[in-house]
Amino acid sequence: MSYTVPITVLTAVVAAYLLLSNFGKSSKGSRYPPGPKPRLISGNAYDIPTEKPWLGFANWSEKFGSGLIYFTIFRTKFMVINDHKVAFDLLDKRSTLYSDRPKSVMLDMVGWNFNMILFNYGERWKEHRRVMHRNLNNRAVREWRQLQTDVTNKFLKKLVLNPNDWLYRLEHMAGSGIMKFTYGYELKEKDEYMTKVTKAVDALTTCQGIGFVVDQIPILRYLPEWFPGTQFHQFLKEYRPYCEAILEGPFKFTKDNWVAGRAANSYVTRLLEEYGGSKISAEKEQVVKDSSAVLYAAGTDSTYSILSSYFLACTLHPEVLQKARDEVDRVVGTDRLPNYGDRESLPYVEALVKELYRWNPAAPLGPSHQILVDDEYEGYHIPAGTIIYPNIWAMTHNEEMYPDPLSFKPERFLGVDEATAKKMDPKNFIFGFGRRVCVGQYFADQQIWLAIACLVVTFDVRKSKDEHGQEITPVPNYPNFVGKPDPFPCEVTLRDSNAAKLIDQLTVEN
Ligand code: HEM
Repeated sequence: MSYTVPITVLTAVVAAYLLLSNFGKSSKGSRYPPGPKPRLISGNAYDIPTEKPWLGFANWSEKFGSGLIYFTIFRTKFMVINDHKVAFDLLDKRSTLYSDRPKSVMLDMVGWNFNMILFNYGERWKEHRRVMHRNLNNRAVREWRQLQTDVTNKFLKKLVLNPNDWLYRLEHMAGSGIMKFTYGYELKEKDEYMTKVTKAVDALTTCQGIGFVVDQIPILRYLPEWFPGTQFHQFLKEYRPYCEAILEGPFKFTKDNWVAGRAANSYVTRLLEEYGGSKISAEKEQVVKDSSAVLYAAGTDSTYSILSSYFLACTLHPEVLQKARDEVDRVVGTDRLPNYGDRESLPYVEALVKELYRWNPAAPLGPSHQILVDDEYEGYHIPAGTIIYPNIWAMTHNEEMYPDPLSFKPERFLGVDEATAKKMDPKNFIFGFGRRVCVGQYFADQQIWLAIACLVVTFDVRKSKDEHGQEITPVPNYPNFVGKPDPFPCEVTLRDSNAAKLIDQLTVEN
């Protein structure tokens, strides 16, 4: 069903609200960053690129000659940051000012209010962030290497059975690692939890995307269901159960097992114990439950977005797969699969992973930040409350840093001095900025590297052929806010009998 509000009702309500709320107060001569000229009431609502907005926003930088673009939608102020230096100057160096998130009444009402990604910058967010960081920081994730190796081994074994199912297998592997880490829960085939998260995430993207009028005028939440323009009630009824289910279900599973003394070591059991075991307070238990429920949704799609780009890159650039394979064969040999201890000895595989991060970043238009107080930057006034989108895609396609940015070239990261390599590393941008930088980045990077290093030496990926025997060259298309490519044809097969043997010898728990 459509949840858009009848346009006449919406326009009348919004216009009245804007007029009554002193729309367009003078900024007393302040100079905002450049951007498209706003209309009187709607601001730039009709100028916003609707498809792949990161591309349109990047073009605005050329048009207006600035890495920082300012615009409004009705009375809400926005900025897009297309330039990495501006992103570091503001979101990193001034991160105490720029680490808030915009509030959404709808997201709270639909049940996403446990999700720290959406929390305001304050004590509750800090506590959630602290507990996540303790278990997911650069050093802590080393402890989960065996878990990620098991998940990768299982993935390879399943892929042998049905190589054409590679997309689902990637999703299942990414999700399995996070569920085992978070809850000690073994994700089943087509586990209903996966569907529930998909629905809950649909709710999240819908709320952030179409912008329900109740977010502009929160008091409308009290209108009865029969009132025109209140389809949001229907939306809430449809989606709230999914958000509740992903919060409650797996936590109950782990807690019950923990109470019975048979829970596997996990993020949840560690926190329950840290917080006093059976004497844990209700408040602390809520922190454990809420913070754990975020991880699968935050980490699965983004991880397998990068992994699915690997299959696309191999289909389009067989020479890249060959070079990576030659390197692993030479360094590791053909008697075993690569492991984490090999990472530093495999510079081409490292460059391949970096290029995947850069080519199609998993979050092309990073989640928005919000500034808490007025600020000045290079002569521009940035008003308190401005919602800021880091355009990660624009940063990883900066022509100066990455010449010919649309091409897939792992070589761009090789043969450069240490300082340049550090500056160019796409991990500087693709995981976001400042205090809100991705808390799962090391876990994700560890999983992605191992999966790719193993895939390189075990499976061929090549173009499919049509009914006339002609190769089909897929055209990359990444339409969504989490950058998974549109489905594309390719042929995935086991490399050879040695690869079959190596995979067969791998051990998996069950
Ligand atoms: C390739 C994989 C991933 C990418 C590209 C990615 C990217 C991002 C980005 C861009 C942000 C927003 C940062 C900002 O606001 O500036 C973010 C936040 C976050 N990510 Fe990731 N992420 C990935 C994997 C993961 C994984 C595996 C987990 C959990 C296990 C995770 C958990 C989170 C959380 C909890 C936040 C919210 C941080 C906060 O608001 O304080 N992410 N991620």
